[in-house]
Amino acid sequence: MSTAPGRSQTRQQGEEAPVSAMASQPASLLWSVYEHIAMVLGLSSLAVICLTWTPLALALYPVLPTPLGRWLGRQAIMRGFRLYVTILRTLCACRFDLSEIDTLRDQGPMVIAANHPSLLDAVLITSRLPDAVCFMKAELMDNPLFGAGARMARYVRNDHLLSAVQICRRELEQGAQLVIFPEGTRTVGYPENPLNPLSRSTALIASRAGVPVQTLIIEFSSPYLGKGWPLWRRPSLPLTCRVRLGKRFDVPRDARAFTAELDAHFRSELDTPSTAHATSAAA
Ligand SMILES: CCCCCCCCCCCCCCCC(=O)OC[C@@H](O)COP(=O)(O)O
Repeated sequence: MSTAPGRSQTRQQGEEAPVSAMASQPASLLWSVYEHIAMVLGLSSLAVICLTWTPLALALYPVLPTPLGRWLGRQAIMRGFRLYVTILRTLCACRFDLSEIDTLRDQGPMVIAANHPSLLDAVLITSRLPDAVCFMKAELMDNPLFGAGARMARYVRNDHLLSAVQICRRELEQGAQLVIFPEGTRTVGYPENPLNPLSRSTALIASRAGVPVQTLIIEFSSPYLGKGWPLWRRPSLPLTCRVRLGKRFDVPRDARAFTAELDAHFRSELDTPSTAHATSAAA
């Protein structure tokens, strides 16, 4: 494997494939220019979509009755993020296999627990589910791009666990599907490290609401927008991601035992990479 001058032989954790690997992709310089353009296009289209909805959400939130506001807020996020995913697919050489998420749509209230390799995770999942409520980082709720839309959709902040458990229970009782990332933050060192330690919030919420936990296994071909990935750093394209159904656990009885089982399940699934991962290894 020949490498460009100044690039080390071994690939550091999270580092992109050496320039030479891109030689297999269409003319490498043109391709890396395209990767930059695609990145700017992708991030700016997300910003435009969120900034278009934010003033509307700010205006509607205080006036609409809660059930209508909640429904509209979640529809807007599903459709807004679906548009974003379509832009990534058509203009930014991204390949997403999200078809298995669709099978959950009419299956009623449940906790949907996924591993968290990238900032794109919640966007991909909520782009397929009409009644999804995210258990989200409080800081993100205070972010001008996301805050108004998240409040309108009655997303739940993660900074007060006791009240959050009650709010999640109420949303689940009304038929919602709660999306949660048991790692609490993006996976450090993905893909070499497949999973961070898990918090017990998933077990607490599911047991209190009396609902099952459906796991989702998310795999990316590169750690794009992963932990520590600079926002303006170009991705290695094509970017492939597959989200597949993992095990569905019954209502947790013991938070500690359940969390250990959940951890073991994610690790066994992530240690047997599916195609999405395989393609990157071959590249
Ligand atoms: C119509 C368009 C949509 C309008 C905007 C709606 C905003 C919805 C916000 C959805 C974000 C849900 C995120 C849930 C999970 C979460 O909170 O993840 C945090 C991590 O990722 C980042 O944390 P970290 O890795 O610790 O930096």
